[in-house]
Formats: sequence, C-alpha cells, structure tokens
Amino acid sequence: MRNLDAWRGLPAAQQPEWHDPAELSSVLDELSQLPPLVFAGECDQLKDRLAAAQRGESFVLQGGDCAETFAGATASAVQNKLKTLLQMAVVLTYAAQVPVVKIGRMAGQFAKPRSSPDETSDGVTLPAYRGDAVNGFEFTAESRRPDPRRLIRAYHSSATILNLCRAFANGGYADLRQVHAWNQDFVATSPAGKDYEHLASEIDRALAFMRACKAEPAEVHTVEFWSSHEALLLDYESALTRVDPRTSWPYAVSAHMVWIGERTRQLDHAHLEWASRIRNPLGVKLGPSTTPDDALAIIERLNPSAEPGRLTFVTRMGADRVRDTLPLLVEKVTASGAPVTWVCDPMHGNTFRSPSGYKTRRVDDIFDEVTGFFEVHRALRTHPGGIHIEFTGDEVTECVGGGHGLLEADLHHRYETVCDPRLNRRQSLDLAFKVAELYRLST
Ligand SMILES: O=C[C@H](O)[C@H](O)COP(=O)(O)O
Ligand SMILES: C=C(OP(=O)(O)O)C(=O)O
Ligand SMILES: [Mn+2]
Repeated sequence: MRNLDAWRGLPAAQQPEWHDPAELSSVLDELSQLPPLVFAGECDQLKDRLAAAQRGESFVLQGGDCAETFAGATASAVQNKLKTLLQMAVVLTYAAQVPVVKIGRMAGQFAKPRSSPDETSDGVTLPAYRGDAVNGFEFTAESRRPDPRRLIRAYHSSATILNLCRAFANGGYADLRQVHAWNQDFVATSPAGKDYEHLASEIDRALAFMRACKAEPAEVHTVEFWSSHEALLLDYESALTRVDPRTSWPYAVSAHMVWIGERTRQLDHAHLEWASRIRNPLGVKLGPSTTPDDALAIIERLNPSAEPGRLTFVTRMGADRVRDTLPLLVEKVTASGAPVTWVCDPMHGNTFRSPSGYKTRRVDDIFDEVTGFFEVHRALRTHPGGIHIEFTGDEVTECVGGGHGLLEADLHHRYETVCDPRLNRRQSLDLAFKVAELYRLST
C-alpha cells in the first residue's frame, strides 16, 4: 500500500520552526482544499520531454530566481524572466537542433535551505531568512519569525505567476520571430556581439527560409512551459499532493517538476521518502561529495522501475571539480543501465564572497563548469541533457564578468537577490550563445 504520510516518521532537514502548531494545522487544512496548480497529465508530458533529453533528443533549460519573492509576482518581472528564458531557448534550439524543454524555477520557488539557521548583523542575531513562504527578508525579529500564513500566500503567488507564464507562453508573446528579433537587438548592442553575429544570422536565414516556404506550424507562435521548484517544505508539499483520479497515483500538484536539494537528499530522511511516493518527474541535486553508491541508491529509491524521464540528476560540482568528480558518477550510473537525465547546475558550486561582502559568482566559472560538463559527457559518449541556472530578466548586478564586464566594484549598484546571486539578462544571453557554440562543437 502507498503510504503518503510515511515521511512524517523520519528526520527532515531544513524545516522551519513554526511556533503555533494549531495555526500551521489550519493553514495546511486550507491548502489541502485548494485547487491543484498543475495537472497530473501535464506532469506526465514533462516526463516524456525529460526522457527525450535523456536520449539526447532534446535539451533542458531550467532557470529562474534562487528565491522568488511575493513582491516579484508582477506582470513585468515575470514577463522579463520569461522573455530571457525564451531568448536563450531559441539560440540553444538552433545550435542543438533539438527541442529545448523550458522549465522555470518559477511559480513556487519560495523556500530556501540555509547554511546557518541564524544570521548576525551589527551584533544582533536573528533566524536566517528561509524564503517568502516561511519568513520575511527584512532583518527584524518580527519579520524573521516563521509565519504559517505565508504558505497560503506562496500558493496564491505561485498561481499568479503560473497564470502569467501560461498566458505569455500561449498568447502570442512567445512568437519565434519576435523572440529572434529581441536576440538580434541583444547582438547589436552587446560588446561581445561580434562573437554571436554568425549564429544570429544563421537563425535569421533559417527563419527567412521557413517564411518563404510558408511554413507556419503552431510551434512558431506558442511554447510549452513547465514550472518547477525545490520541494523543501514537506508540510506544504504534502498538503498539495493529490491522487490523480485517472490513474489513482499521487502527484505533487504544486509544480510540474520538483527537485530535492543537495542539503536534503539523505537516503533515510523524509524528503526522499515523500518524493518516492509521487509520480512527478523529479530532480535531485548532486554536489561534489556524492559517491557513485549514493547516486545508485537514490536511483533505487526514486526510480526502481527505471521509468524514462522520472529522474534528473542536477549536478553542481564547481568549475574546479567537475572534471574530476562527474566522470565516475556518470560512468557508474550509465553502467547500471538506469535512465537518468543529466543536467548541469553551474551556479551552486561557484559561489564566493567578494571582498566587499557580496555573495557572488563569476560568469567565467559558470561557463567553465558547463564546458567541463560537456567534456565529461562527450568523453563518456553520454548525453549532456541540459542546464539549470539562477537568472533574472532584469539588469541586476549580482554576478561578475560577462560580455559587459561587470566588476566586483559594480555589485552594489543593483544587488537585489534575497538569496544567491543571479545572472542578469545580458549575462544569461551571453551564456546561451556560449553554450550554443559548445553544443555545436561537442556533437
Ligand atoms: O540556494 C541555495 C541555498 O539556499 C543557498 O546557496 C544557501 O545560501 P547560504 O549559504 O547563504 O545559506
Ligand atoms: C538550494 C539550492 O541548491 P543546492 O541544493 O544545489 O544547494 C538551489 O538550487 O537554490
Ligand atoms: Mn540558490
């Protein structure tokens, strides 16, 4: 018998200390009555797309904020993010010559695992910020107190964002020619534009050819878009786990895909137990300390029946370690015959604090990790299935480098993230053009 509550008896890392159990329980009751944000059939479709990525027949582009905020659930913020994701996807589609599976770290990415449970500033120590679903970013005792009512806001903000994404993806905004025109603007105004001109003009010719042939498939005007987030808060995820009436299988209905983070993927803990019961496509983050046995045990827990598209390993090794740590994992998993989609997160292994105190990342390191990921897969003749990035559609100053040469001294201008540093719009497009080149060289 499936037991959706078996996780409750196990240790769960990174859960908030809610102070009022009665209030939490009433919030969870309320959540469990609310409509699903996604449907099981959609999750199955995404599983098919991820299975294609595992076979090298598509490429995953997953990205969004490190931590979404309630204040960020506006039409313009969501539109800018989606626009950037679509621009990146067009470049990658052309280079990879396979469909790009567009998955937002959006519409639910409201909870954060933290390195330390508290934060100290000017001699005052308060609970760490754990995402808008838990507490407020503002550094006051009142704001940092975990508030279960925020879970309801997380649900409604997710609904708002997902609704905007669905409308943008289907309502003409995602038109391929429009997206390409934005890319041409970027190439024309980017200092590194010369490097990208060739690819952009090839795309231009391909589109002109299609137009001349009067080829206007629906895919030119709309895109498939999927939501994802880290399934961190098990009370929330569990209240939004529903049994699909078609199949009687349980699904997380908070997002199409959910992933388990590097800090909560312990084999005998609650997160993997909960994830093992649901039927969504799942991601698991793997850091540099992961052994092949860890990876094989996770596969055994989450995908014992070897269902294609069910399990994505999102590796985040760091640019300096990816070439040493990834090969053995990929080799052993491949030898086991298990179907796994390999996706590279080049962000979380490359974070450092600048002398001025900002948490940041270098675009060069991010690109270097993706390069290493491609090299490893090429050497082992396995498929680099995609990339997973933290980015935003706005011109923030959180990561250093990129075509516009953002310096550490520039970080203070627009450092707006509430958790990890994100690529800004131009740095994201730089990355897309560079990865596109890499893809072409490596296949
Ligand atoms: O996004 C991932 C983690 O939540 C984040 O890297 C933790 O950051 P911290 O080390 O500042 O807690
Ligand atoms: C917490 C995150 O990453 P990881 O689990 O890889 O540390 C994240 O993706 O924001
Ligand atoms: Mn992060």
